[in-house]
Amino acid sequence: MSQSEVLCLDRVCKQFSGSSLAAVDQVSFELEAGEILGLVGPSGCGKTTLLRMIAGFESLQSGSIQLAGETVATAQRSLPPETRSVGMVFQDYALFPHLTVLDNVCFGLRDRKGSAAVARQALALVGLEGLERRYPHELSGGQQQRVALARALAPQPPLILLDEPLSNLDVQVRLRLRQELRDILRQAQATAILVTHDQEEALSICDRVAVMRLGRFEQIGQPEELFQHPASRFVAEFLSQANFLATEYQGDAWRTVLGDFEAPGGLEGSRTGGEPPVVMVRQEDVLLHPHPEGTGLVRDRQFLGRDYRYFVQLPAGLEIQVLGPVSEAIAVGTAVQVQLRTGQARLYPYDLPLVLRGTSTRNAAARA
Ligand SMILES: Nc1ncnc2c1ncn2[C@@H]1O[C@H](COP(=O)(O)OP(=O)(O)OP(=O)(O)O)[C@@H](O)[C@H]1O
Repeated sequence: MSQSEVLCLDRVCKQFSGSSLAAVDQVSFELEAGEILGLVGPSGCGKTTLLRMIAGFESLQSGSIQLAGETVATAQRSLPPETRSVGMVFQDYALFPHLTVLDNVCFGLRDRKGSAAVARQALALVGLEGLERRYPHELSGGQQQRVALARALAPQPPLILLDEPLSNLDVQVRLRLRQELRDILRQAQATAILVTHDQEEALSICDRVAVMRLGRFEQIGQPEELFQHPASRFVAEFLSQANFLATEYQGDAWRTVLGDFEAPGGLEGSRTGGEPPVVMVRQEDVLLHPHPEGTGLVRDRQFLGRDYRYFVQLPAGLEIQVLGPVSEAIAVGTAVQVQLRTGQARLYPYDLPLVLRGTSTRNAAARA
């Protein structure tokens, strides 16, 4: 563990009794001081279990956890949560209803000298000056979550664990608090792990994001890296809700309902493997052109504020989702030609970038 590392997990495993699958399976990663790691993945993939193991609420079957240079958990030995100096923020805030805001924050400081002054500082950091004497029921959801954050930050623990901290808030408060949360953690120079079911939240406020699947880390990396180079179809699908097109290898190109693609640098080695490859096309990389002879049909559309999400039926029963600007609205029932922006498709499971053959794919769907 290097000096700047706050947390180090080495092949950590957890299998609950009575379960045939590991809830957390061989997870290893390190966290540098000041880093915010996002943990995302489908329900049941092991996010909360992993967080609880780091906090000390769950035991390990194998592997080890080091926190601030000290081994806090192995299969044989585990330090109790109260000795681990980890701050926790939960989805339901978990404030004491009979204590004032100030006393809630002081609680985490456990009679430390000058605790009221430290608590006031933490409350100022989260923008709650003046509300110290209120009780939790006299605060909005967003304010209560800030109190919970102040309580976790006040003792300045080496690590803060946040389990879905914004998910109980309505969408507007959540969006505002999302950026505030990042600012507050940065200002406090906190090292944090944020569990969220909201991919956008993780990508927008975390320095690195880990995508979990069946107890394992499918990929961990910077948000841009994950989005631009998802290591698997699962990661691509989970983070960007992209379209996946079936392929047929013909001659020297991958044929799809939206056109023929080739992999720059050649296709050698990419044609083997069990699973038939699919081409990933993002919703924002498809253009729709209303045209009476278009082979696509707009079946439905969702209003998303700045964009519409179109559900476009293509020949051969395929339906794709496409994002288009509200300023160029296309009515449901319109026939459309479908065109891809060039250079944006990828082939999975090989994670190869693809280029589109020819100059236009407008009529490519007609072939199918
Ligand atoms: N105390 C427990 N006893 C037995 N199985 C458990 C226990 N806690 C969790 N599990 C199982 O472990 C797996 C991982 O659960 P976990 O709560 O960590 O997932 P999660 O990714 O946090 O899910 P969600 O997003 O729904 O909160 C699941 O299959 C779950 O049913």
